[in-house]
Amino acid sequence: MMAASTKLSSFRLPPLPTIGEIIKLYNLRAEKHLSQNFLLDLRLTDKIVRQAGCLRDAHVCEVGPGPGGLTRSILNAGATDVLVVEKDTRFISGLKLLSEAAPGRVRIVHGDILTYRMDRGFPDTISKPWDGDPPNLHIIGNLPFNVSTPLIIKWLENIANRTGPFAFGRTQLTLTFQKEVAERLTASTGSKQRSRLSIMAQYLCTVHNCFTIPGRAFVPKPKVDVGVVHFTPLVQPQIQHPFKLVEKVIRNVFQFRRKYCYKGVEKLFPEASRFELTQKMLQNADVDPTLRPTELTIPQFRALADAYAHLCMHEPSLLHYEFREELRLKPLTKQGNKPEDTFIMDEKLNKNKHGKQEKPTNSLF
Ligand SMILES: C[S@@+](CC[C@H](N)C(=O)[O-])C[C@H]1O[C@@H](n2cnc3c(N)ncnc32)[C@H](O)[C@@H]1O
Repeated sequence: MMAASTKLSSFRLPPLPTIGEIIKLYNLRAEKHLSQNFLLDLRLTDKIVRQAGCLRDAHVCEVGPGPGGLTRSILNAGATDVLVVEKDTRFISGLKLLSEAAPGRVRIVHGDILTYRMDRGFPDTISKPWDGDPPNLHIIGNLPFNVSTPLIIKWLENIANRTGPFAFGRTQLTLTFQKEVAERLTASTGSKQRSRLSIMAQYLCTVHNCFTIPGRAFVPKPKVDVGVVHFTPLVQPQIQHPFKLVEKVIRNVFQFRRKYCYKGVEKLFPEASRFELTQKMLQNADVDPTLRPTELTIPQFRALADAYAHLCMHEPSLLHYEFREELRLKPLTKQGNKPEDTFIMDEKLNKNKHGKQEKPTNSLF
């Protein structure tokens, strides 16, 4: 025990200017377009890093290190190879200071995390078989709000395909999101926050909403609170179809969040065969058409994806059909989407609480 704590203390950084001093020293005014909200309190950055688990001798990719508060906590936790990816040039000098204080332990990439090839950033020797323990590689980041959703979707696709950071195995992620997004990621069946993002994340990962950081802890203070979320990719995804197919089924089902789920399922099929194929798909999946999308469990989404894949096997052109594309080409008639309401249902139930016909939701997740 004694030896272990001595060893960890050897990872601690020498005295450095505080993060506040670094910000002043390099005149680092937060840039709104890069969603810059800094964490200056090292107890909070330590707490985020603890959610990742043991980082002794770990390889870490940190997204958007900025002035380096979270980076310091990662280094103090014992990571020996910290690759930081930062888009804003102004932070590079401060990060170099940190790299000098921890010789050989910090690699700085001046680039965009959305395009950075993380599969090339670490040695193959750290890889672990997919069905074994996760590799000693972690992705950690106080994410910029403006890229957090596209980034997690990209990484979920990488998990499904075992590419990018997941070419090394079941790499774990510890990331911050706007509180509302963190709640969606972890929302259970029937909850108000259940959304497309909940299913996408949970069919591929164990997702844990660790804790909430109040907005006032950041400089400058964002309008919202922030949630820290931890992801571990599952050995067996709960739905075993190509990511694009699963994403399409989930996206269509959630197209009308408050309506019966058959309304979204219908939109997977061209008008000519819509009624027949929707009925077939729901029957084969054994899913009650009058459940709302938020009430469906992941096994029910699995059954829907199975049934859809089966229909596509018999009619491959279905895979290319996109309702939104059809909408774009053919403007809706005056009656909104009524002509397509081929299932006979109580009309009132297709209306929102203001009595208006619900339009397909445009929000991504
Ligand atoms: C919310 S701040 C977090 C800064 C620091 N990690 C902290 O906790 O104080 C987000 C950081 O991500 C950087 N950033 C924004 N977009 C980025 C992108 N596409 N790729 C890499 N870094 C990005 C910003 O410049 C900023 O430093």
